Amino acid sequence: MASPVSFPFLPAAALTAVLLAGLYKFIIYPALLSPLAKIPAARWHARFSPLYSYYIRWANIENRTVHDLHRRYGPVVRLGPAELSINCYEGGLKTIYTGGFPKTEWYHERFINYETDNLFTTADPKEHHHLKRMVTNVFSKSSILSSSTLRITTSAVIFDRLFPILRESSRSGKAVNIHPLNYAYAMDSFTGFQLGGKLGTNFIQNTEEREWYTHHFFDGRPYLFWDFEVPNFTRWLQRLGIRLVPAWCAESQFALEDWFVPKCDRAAELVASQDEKPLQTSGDWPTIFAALKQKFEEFDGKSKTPRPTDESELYPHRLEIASNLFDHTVAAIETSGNALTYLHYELARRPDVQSALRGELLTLDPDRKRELPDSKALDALPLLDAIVHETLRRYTPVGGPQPRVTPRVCTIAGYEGIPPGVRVQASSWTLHRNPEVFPDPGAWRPERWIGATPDELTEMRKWFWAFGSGSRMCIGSHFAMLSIKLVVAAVYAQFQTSVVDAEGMEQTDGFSGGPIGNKLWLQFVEV
Ligand code: HEM
Repeated sequence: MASPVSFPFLPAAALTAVLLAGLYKFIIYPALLSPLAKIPAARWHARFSPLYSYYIRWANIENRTVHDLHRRYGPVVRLGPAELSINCYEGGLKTIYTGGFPKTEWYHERFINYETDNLFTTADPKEHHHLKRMVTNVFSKSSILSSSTLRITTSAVIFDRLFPILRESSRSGKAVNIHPLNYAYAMDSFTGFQLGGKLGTNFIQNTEEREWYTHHFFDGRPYLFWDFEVPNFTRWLQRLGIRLVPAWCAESQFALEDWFVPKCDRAAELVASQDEKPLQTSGDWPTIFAALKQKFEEFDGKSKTPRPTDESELYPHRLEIASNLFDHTVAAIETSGNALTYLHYELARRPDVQSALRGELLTLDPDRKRELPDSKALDALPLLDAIVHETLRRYTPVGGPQPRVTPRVCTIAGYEGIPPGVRVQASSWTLHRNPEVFPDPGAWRPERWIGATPDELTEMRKWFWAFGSGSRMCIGSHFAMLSIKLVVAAVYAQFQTSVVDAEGMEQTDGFSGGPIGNKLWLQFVEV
């Protein structure tokens, strides 16, 4: 019988081959041979390890750090083995965002509601296009500027709810913490338009509900990194019994979802039971809800495949509508709220700009005590427009990176052969601090938008990125601009402001950012 042949060296050879392959794939290729290897790296180890980019996100220093990196290394920086940050228009913003590169999974992880995707979270370009077509019209500039519901509800929010508080400050000489009121205004004015005056929130007067909401909305922020940047790792640890994120974070999200969906259900009843005209006249027409519901119905009507009926649904697409509408409120409250706080902060320190603005507002000549100016005329005021633009530039509410993924081999900022699957991102935090476009970028100077030459203005508009750009640009930008302008016009036509306590106005890092002190105390004096 032949004795079995043994190859004692085989396991060692296999192990060596695996190690060499691993060395090549995970170190040599990404660090030296990949098309990304020529791009300046944030740290030497960022060429083959994602730990550096995780670290700056975990430590909440990403916006500032990436800004410093661009100042040091130029328009493109490698943050990880397959991750680039860009800070240029040609080959950067234009290629990635105007070019429609898809969003990363991060949006789905962080902004999904009711376990149902919405306009913000949908990555698939076709699905996104379909959803966007449903709301483009209702959020267009002409619809926003001519909406009677918007005027009626915003007018009630400003004159009936906010003004009594400001008048009391003027009468008593007591300061007002305007920051939570700005969140409240942003929410009330948006939900008034979205769901109509009757169903919209009243956070300005109902402090208990407002505080309940902000507690559930903000208190989980310190844990965002684990759930949304490293979700698989976090879930894996949880299966082993190690919880990095307390259970109440998920419960807060569910509580907010449960709070919101009955509002949609009531809007559905209203739309089904009453004519549009009288509700439009009273300001109670749920404008966004009705538009989205109607579009879903129209598309269902045209679809060749009948939609499966779900008995548990009170009306078709209930959770898709709720997911989108709830996401709109999330998008509205913090962004516009923070922008308003910084705008008040700067105006309160600049009496000269305040009086110039008041002079401009008086040219509109409405009955300033009870009536909002005409939206189109207001929108055309140059100083007011400059003040809002400069605030959104200097204190960009969404300053964090907007990650996308390369869909094919492409050229980024002059670097050719960038393969598909690379995370590429830009951030308004850095774009808005380009000194060649915005000289002395740290200064709040509305004049820069008025005194600029046409060429300078074109360049500034190219780099102004508060609402993003391309097909995933903010759908609510026209609403946000008008809503901010309406309240600023009403307030500064009637009140003078000065700072009482502005400690901690520095902006927090992260995707969206407000004052670290979470407050701004102002004195209001009626003029
Ligand atoms: C000053 C106020 C606002 C600012 C600065 C702002 C900023 C932005 C930015 C930068 C994006 C792009 C984000 C990304 O791609 O990562 C965005 C998207 C979006 N915003 Fe806003 N936003 C504001 C107000 C609003 C309002 C009032 C709404 C209400 C409808 C809204 C709804 C959305 C939606 C749905 C998207 C996703 C669009 C898409 O992916 O197609 N935003 N916003």
